[in-house]
Amino acid sequence: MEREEFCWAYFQMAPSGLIYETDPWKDLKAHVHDIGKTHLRELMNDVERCQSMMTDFDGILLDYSRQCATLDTLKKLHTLAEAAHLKEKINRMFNGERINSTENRSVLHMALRAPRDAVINGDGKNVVPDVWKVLDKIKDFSEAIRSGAWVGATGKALKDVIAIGIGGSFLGPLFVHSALQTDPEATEFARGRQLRFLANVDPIDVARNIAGLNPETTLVVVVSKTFTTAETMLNARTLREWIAAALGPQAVSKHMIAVSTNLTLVEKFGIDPNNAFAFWDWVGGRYSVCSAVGVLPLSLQYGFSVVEKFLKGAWSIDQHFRSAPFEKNLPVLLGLLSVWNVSFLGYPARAILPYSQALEKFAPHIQQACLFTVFVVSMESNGKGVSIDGVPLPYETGEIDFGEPGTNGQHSFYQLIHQGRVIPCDFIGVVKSQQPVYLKGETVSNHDELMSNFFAQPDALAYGKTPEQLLKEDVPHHLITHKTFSGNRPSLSLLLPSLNAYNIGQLLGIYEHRIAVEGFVWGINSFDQWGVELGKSLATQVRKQFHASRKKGEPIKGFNFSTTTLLTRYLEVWKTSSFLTALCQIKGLKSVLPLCLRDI
Ligand SMILES: O=P(O)(O)OC[C@H]1O[C@H](O)[C@H](O)[C@@H](O)[C@@H]1O
Repeated sequence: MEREEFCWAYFQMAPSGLIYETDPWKDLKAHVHDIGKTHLRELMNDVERCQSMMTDFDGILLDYSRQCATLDTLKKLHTLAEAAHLKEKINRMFNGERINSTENRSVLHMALRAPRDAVINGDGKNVVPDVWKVLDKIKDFSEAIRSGAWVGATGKALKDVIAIGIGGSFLGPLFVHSALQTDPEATEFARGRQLRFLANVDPIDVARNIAGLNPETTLVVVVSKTFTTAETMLNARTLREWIAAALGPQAVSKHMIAVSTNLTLVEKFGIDPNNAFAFWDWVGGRYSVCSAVGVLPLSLQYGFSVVEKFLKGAWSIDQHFRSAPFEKNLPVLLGLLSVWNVSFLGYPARAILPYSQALEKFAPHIQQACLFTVFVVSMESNGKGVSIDGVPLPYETGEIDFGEPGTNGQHSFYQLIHQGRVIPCDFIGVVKSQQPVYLKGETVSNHDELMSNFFAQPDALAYGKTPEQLLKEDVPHHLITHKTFSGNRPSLSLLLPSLNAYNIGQLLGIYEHRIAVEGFVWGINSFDQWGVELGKSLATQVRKQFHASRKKGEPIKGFNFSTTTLLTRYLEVWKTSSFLTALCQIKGLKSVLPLCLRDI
């Protein structure tokens, strides 16, 4: 059944209770027409409006004056927030109620960064002491590894870490790691150490991760909330084999540790339970970077003191989100504007454009799309087709998130943003570079050069360039339409004072809560992810077929014509490559690709 038919059939049966039936929603729908009559060029001339569309928290400046919105729009959005019971929903989240109703879980990732003396209840129990028990354990353990008090099986210090995990057990820690990599304080603490991430089940990712590493000096951290994720577990078995083959099976306990909510499976895998770091089912995978998922690998690399600052930054936003009035509340404003752009103006995508190479993995974390097709924080949270009560939605939720650091993106997809489709953009800039360079004889510093673009792009999008302007510049007639920029393209700018561990934590908190705000207004459950299950179960069927065909020569059965044809081709080619592999082994290539060849 088509989605529209499904919705129609449903609404014949019962009133939906959805936000779109409320007056504030209808009011905003009607208001779209008024906004259509204005252009950002005019809106930007209204200084009072622009002043009201800026807000500051803890050194972070949010300027949303380049949204296609007036002060009236904002008022209407705040009324919508009331109709959606946004305040109550935020309170319910902080109070530890089981707002993730389809999984019967609380949503308390804020407790992961709470100070020791905070009280945050989940099921009537303060969860903060448990959080700090694990944090203290991470602190001790990471210090033991970093100081060389804990050594590997052959007595050598463990200076390299491979963190195995996927989705939420990978992208958050990767984002923070890449943001800290060039922070002067963090760099100092990371001297002589390496942190790598193994996520994809593609054996190429294994080969890349172990390249140049010695098992004797490597610690492997298996990160998996469930400890059942197929990719992670196969990669964990592969690296267990890598360690055992080099150092003997008894070395595994010295070289492998784990982060999980499922400590029974950790032990079954052969990891010493004393070397397992727990977290809890009230932490969603994509919201888990502040748990041992991120804190352990990052503390091993940068030391606990640096990671603690990151946690403090995220906590500062938690406090702000919970207590600041909505008119000055960064995540609330960002969330409401996203709802405006998606549900009313009809812009389905959002570009996240940090003008800092250190934030290169920020967009992938928020979209969680980079190498894989799972878009975790935003797209896994808000890409839903039904309300939290299971009512089919007659409106779209979630955004198609993507992004690249500026200025790189300017030389690739910005063309489409300027003259093609309208894509609301988040420009993220930093006042003070992590790595300032000012060359003698240059007009500006390298960071100023970068930031000139950060300040210019939002205006280019908002104002555009008219045919009249082009004619005045003597542009040939046949190029006028090509060189015209319609403008009126919304963006917002977030300016951070610097990019240290604390600010990185703040940035994370802002985006995490913004996504929750959107979900709360749309009336969906942003904390479950049933949509990832179907593909996984179909892959199980394919895996079984591979086993049956390869080991027992069984024919392909149970698939449609298309998949059968593809599988047939794949299995035929595989037979040939097995032969080539054998040839390589004879010729001594085994030493180059030891794992891949053994596995084949
Ligand atoms: O941490 P794990 O249990 O291994 O799960 C890893 C990932 O698996 C799935 O793809 C989920 O949709 C993600 O939210 C999760 O982060």
